[in-house]
Amino acid sequence: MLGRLNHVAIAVPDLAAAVALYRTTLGVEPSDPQALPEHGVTVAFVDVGNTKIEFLEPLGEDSPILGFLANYPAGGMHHLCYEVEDIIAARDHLTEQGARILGDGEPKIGAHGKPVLFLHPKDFNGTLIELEQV
Ligand SMILES: CC[C@@H](C(=O)O)C(=O)SCCNC(=O)CCNC(=O)[C@H](O)C(C)(C)COP(=O)(O)OP(=O)(O)OC[C@H]1O[C@@H](n2cnc3c(N)ncnc32)[C@H](O)[C@@H]1OP(=O)(O)O
Ligand SMILES: [Co+2]
Repeated sequence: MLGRLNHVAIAVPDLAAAVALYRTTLGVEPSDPQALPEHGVTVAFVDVGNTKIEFLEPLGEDSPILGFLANYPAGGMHHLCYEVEDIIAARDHLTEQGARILGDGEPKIGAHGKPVLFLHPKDFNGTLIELEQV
């Protein structure tokens, strides 16, 4: 069911500082920041060849990453995103297996303009998983 690792997300308190750090110390060119109010985050991506790094900064008072950053104020690894061919088939299979789909269970359009869903970290070894239909 799982395809490629699409991205590894890092939640940060200051997106501009995180992007500048990667640019100057690691010599990569992050994408321009993109505000996604529906997801409560502003994002920027770095393409590292075999996958991408997604930086997440909270956007708004209901941002889903505020709790995580309260636990890890300097930032930290937030989620893995796996590609799937059919997100509804994947969701229904995972639900049958007892995994919890976060939110209302319906895909939202993610940062790449494709449908995404999130799986509860407590059902996957303490790791938040995003699925993206490709
Ligand atoms: C840009 C769009 C999209 C893309 O296209 O790439 C994105 O990536 S958007 C990214 C941001 N959106 C989301 O993360 C949506 C899904 N997340 C959520 O719904 C919530 O963040 C959450 C996972 C339900 C956590 O909510 P929160 O309020 O912070 O905490 P809880 O108290 O409900 O947490 C329960 C439990 O889980 C632990 N936790 C929380 N976040 C993580 C995490 N990222 N990785 C691992 N574990 C996590 C939290 O510590 C709690 O544990 P206990 O204290 O042991 O109960
Ligand atoms: Co993501």
